Amino acid sequence: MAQLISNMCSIQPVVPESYILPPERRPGQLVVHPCKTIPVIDLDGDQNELVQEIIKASQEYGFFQLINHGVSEELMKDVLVVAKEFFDLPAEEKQRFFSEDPKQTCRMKTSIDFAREKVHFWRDSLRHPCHPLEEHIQQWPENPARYREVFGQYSVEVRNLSLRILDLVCEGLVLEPGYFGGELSWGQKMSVNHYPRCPDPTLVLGLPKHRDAYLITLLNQGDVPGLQVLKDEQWVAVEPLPHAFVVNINHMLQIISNGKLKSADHRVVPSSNVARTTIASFIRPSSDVVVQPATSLVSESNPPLYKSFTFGDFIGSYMKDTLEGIDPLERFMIRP
Ligand SMILES: O=C(O)CCC(=O)C(=O)O
Ligand SMILES: [Fe+2]
Repeated sequence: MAQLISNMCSIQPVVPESYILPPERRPGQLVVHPCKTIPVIDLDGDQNELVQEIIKASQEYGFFQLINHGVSEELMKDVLVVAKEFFDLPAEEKQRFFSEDPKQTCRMKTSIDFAREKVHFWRDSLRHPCHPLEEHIQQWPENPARYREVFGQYSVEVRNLSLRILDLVCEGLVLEPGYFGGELSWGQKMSVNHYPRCPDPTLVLGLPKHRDAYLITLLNQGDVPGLQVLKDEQWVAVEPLPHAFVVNINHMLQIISNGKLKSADHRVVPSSNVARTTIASFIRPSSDVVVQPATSLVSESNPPLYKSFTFGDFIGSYMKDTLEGIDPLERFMIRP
């Protein structure tokens, strides 16, 4: 069985061989500066500007930070405290969530695809669906005792906020109101990520370069840096801002917008002196829904860049392609 990196590294003072990336994929000694230009959008700011600010950020960066978003500072902190308490539990307690059983939807995982990948990544994660809450909450951890209560409230608030942002995106793309409702935003998934302290962060990655598969991600990254975004072929750091969500455009939003909005490559570099815990919430389509460029956004002069396909088809090849360094959108592109 895969051993959790969070338990292993307390007894392992050096990076195990199976986590060391080949030299060309290592972060190395590269100094990555915080990016001062990733837009910071105030959801409570001038409402006339808001839609255009979100569209511009989604076109130019595929990433932005959101402040004054209505989720309380207390809840954002609390959910990270509970997440840390979970990862601090003894290995046996966490390992109950290791499972290949499809009926068990709340699962622990170490790295990405431990059994198949060539090199492992410096991350443990607990992943579970969250919407509708009553269908999933019974599978979530009972230890820490506040897990279900705090993550339950957080999931609902973050889903509502995500849908609000999608409505603003819908308005900005001039799509029919409610375009992203229904099957396109059918589900919500949470990935509770833990990147333990690493004896040598120049050799490993917490997460390799990837783009998120779904519609939109809202990340609560706490106050420990580590997230980097590829902008104009340079890695730039996404600075932790107090009480902000990091929002990023996913593959499906890039396709529906016919390439107008961009999903951006990102990765995570662990730290040598502090563990990093983050919580990513993804809004996802149902497996059967057909995804394609919105018909109102394509024309003779602006032909569709992507085929139409079911989300289930996409997600089936996404992980394999990402791990092999192939762009997962490639097989769904229409070549002129
Ligand atoms: O932990 C982070 O900073 C990013 C996590 C992430 O990119 C993901 O879960 O897809
Ligand atoms: Fe991601």
